Amino acid sequence: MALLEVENLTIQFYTDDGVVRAVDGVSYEIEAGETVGLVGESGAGKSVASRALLGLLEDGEVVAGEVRFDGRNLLELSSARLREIRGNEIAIAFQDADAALNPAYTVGEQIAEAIRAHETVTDTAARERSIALLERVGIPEPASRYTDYPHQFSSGMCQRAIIAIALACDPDLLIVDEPTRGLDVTVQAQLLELLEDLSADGEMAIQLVSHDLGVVADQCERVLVIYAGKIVERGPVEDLFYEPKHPYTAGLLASIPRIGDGRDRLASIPGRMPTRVQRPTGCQFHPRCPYAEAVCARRDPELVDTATGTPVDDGEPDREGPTTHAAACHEHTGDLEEGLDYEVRIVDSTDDDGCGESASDPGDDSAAVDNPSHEGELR
Ligand SMILES: Nc1ncnc2c1ncn2[C@@H]1O[C@H](COP(=O)(O)OP(=O)(O)OP(=O)(O)O)[C@@H](O)[C@H]1O
Repeated sequence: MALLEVENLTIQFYTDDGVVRAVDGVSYEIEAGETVGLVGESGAGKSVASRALLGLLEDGEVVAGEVRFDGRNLLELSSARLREIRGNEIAIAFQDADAALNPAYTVGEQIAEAIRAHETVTDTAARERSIALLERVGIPEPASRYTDYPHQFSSGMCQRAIIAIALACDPDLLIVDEPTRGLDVTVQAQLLELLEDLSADGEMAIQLVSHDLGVVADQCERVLVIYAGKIVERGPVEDLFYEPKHPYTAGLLASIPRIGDGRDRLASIPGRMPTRVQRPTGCQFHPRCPYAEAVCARRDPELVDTATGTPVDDGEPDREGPTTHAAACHEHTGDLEEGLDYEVRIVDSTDDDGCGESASDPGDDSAAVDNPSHEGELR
């Protein structure tokens, strides 16, 4: 049994414009100590799905599905019981420092408070542990920083403090939502190093939510790519990175900034994600997909094992095993006549002439995953 098993999670919002299906039958699992990434453009449903695990949806409703954590269905627990689990066993570090940190209290007090909320400890012990946590997340001079207020922290230090609060009760699963958003490149790199350290000891599972496949590829063992509320591709990070099987994933790869190219983003996927009220027929990605054929507008493709074309997701979290490389594209059931015709070149960041290697020949460039620099082309 995996630590976290999400099965057919379906979440709706009821708006003046109609029903918005923000998360649509999402299933996945996370083993103890594993780091799994959820990636997709803004609005894909990553945050809503993550919040729902902990009963933190403000307006939305879970209309179907189960979330089993350590064997218990979280969606059936009372809010008091969920509060106990939140912070003790599962912690979430939100992207928004302004919302996550209270400006009226010192950073140290906020960490100590998180410790005290779940454990009876003396003030001295809470203080000592808070200082140790500040040190663990890489805050210099943690003892003197303990009495700083959030406004005295830089944005990168605020992100670290948020993670320290989340770590306060030694959770089994840490959900980190967009940890690098709004941070400059150097601070991003430092924060990613921190996450890598946290996952390296293998004791805590991490669900890392990001719009940036580069961030996720760097940190995670497995990746789930979400588009319009559905998982469109999933598998081990190297498989997705070197051989994306869904055109959307290939497009996300093309959006990863190249080190040293002086631009924030390469040309990304044209068009926008559909609004959830007016959904296209068939594959949700087909209006933006350069390879779409008639079948794509007619039928929504299932998530299938890309090697065999057999469905992997029939409501169970993972019938075929969580490491199966699966994608929801008609290509993999032989229904696409023209097929997919893209190439993803993996460019070594030290490779000045820009000559990359073909996706089909990852060779020995596993270092590229540690230090990703990609050039994806949708042709
Ligand atoms: N309060 C709400 N009312 C109505 N719809 C909502 C609400 N919150 C979220 N949604 C819908 O849920 C979808 C998914 O939102 P979510 O925040 O999970 O996306 P995301 O992938 O995490 O993107 P981001 O990185 O921008 O947070 C949105 O596109 C929106 O349609």
